[in-house]
Amino acid sequence: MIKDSLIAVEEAKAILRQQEYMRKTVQLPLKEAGGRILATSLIAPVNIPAFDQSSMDGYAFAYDAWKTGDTLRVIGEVPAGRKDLLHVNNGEAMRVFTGAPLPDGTDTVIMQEHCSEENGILTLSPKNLKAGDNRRRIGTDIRHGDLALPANSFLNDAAVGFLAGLGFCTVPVYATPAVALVITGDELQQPGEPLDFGQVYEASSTMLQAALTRMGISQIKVFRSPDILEETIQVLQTALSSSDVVLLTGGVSVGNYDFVVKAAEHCGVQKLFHRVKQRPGKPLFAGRKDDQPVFGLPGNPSSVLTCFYQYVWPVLRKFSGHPDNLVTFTAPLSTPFEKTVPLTQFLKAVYKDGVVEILSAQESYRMSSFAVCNCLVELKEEVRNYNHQELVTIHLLPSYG
Ligand SMILES: Nc1nc2c(c(=O)[nH]1)N[C@H]1C(S)=C(S)[C@@H](COP(=O)(O)OP(=O)(O)OC[C@H]3O[C@@H](n4cnc5c(N)ncnc54)[C@H](O)[C@@H]3O)O[C@H]1N2
Ligand code: MOO
Repeated sequence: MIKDSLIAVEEAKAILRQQEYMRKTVQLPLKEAGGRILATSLIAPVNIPAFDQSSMDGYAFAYDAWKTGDTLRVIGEVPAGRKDLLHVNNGEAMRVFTGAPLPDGTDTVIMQEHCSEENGILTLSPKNLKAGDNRRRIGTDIRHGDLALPANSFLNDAAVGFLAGLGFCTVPVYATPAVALVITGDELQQPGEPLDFGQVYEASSTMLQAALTRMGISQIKVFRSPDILEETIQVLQTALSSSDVVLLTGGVSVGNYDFVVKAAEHCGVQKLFHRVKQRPGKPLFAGRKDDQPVFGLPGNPSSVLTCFYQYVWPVLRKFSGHPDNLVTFTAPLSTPFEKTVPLTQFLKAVYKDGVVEILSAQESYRMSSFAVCNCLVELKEEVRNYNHQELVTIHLLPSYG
């Protein structure tokens, strides 16, 4: 019998949070950088706006030189994109369009709806017009040399637009890690092949590739190993030498054919923890070799994915510069729930209209409930009974967060 050395979920998560890893950076074309984290601060290389410009279609003139009742002589027009700076004298106006450079000698634009032009003479009927109205001044959004975005900014769609507006073509972002999957199990058959008695279709590599791809991770290698220690060691060595992060599936429990922990030890992976007080995913293994996180995900596909979301996802996000976990909050239960084990339970559930419903089919060999859930409910190790409408912690799955 082995010593029962299970650790609590929070302890396991705290150990992982303490781990620091060297993060690589990469210069990406700006159009591919959405959703990434900026690796260094960016300084504005130009003013935005780059010149005083009109924010309306109308007429530009010098406000202080004009009195109510005066007409102005229209001397020409400036569309957006005109490259020469024209001059306007007092008593004159220039037809201008949105985004056009304001001519020298003007400071105000009257909207065309509030004036009329006939034979080059402009009659103004301003509505609360003040000096400087409808003018966008140079550098009022950001000045040349100012901080455009600090390091570690999340590049949302607007940030990409902001940087494009400043003229950036490429940006430095944290690289997403290269991930190696090591799929263990003699019983596994590839989908598309006939299934013999005793075999199961290998589901976890496809599932993890989908999850990793959704995270923007594109360097994914899949290795396979039979349940033989020497081969597991060999495959793990290859996986370690060709990736930043290694995820093994299966073979992490205590059976005679579970070699993942031994193989990890043999390959110099330092154990962070093995076995967590949770269901599913109790036999979870986490370790690191130098700067490489290594996870042994318990083989049942539902355990694989639960452990991936709870433990691997935050580590991968941290690698890519993201500080966050899954979106987590509390919601009332739609029905009472009785726990059967003194473990933290992660249960497939649907959160809708402010209420969370725990689904049936929770056993870790069953994927049918996982396939239709949008969150995992986390029930506490020490609590046995949950009442109707009792608040429980829910973790929204990444696609819903
Ligand atoms: N005596 C004990 N037995 C088990 C314990 C325990 O504490 N004591 N824990 C159980 C729990 S909980 C889990 S979870 C499993 C995890 O074991 P392994 O990581 O060694 O996983 P396997 O035995 O290799 O596989 C478990 C199950 O999942 C199927 N599987 C594995 N890989 C895939 C895949 N890529 N695609 C589809 N299905 C897969 C496999 O056929 C098994 O049915 O251990 C329990 N046992
Ligand atoms: O926890 Mo295991 O992951 O029940 O099947």
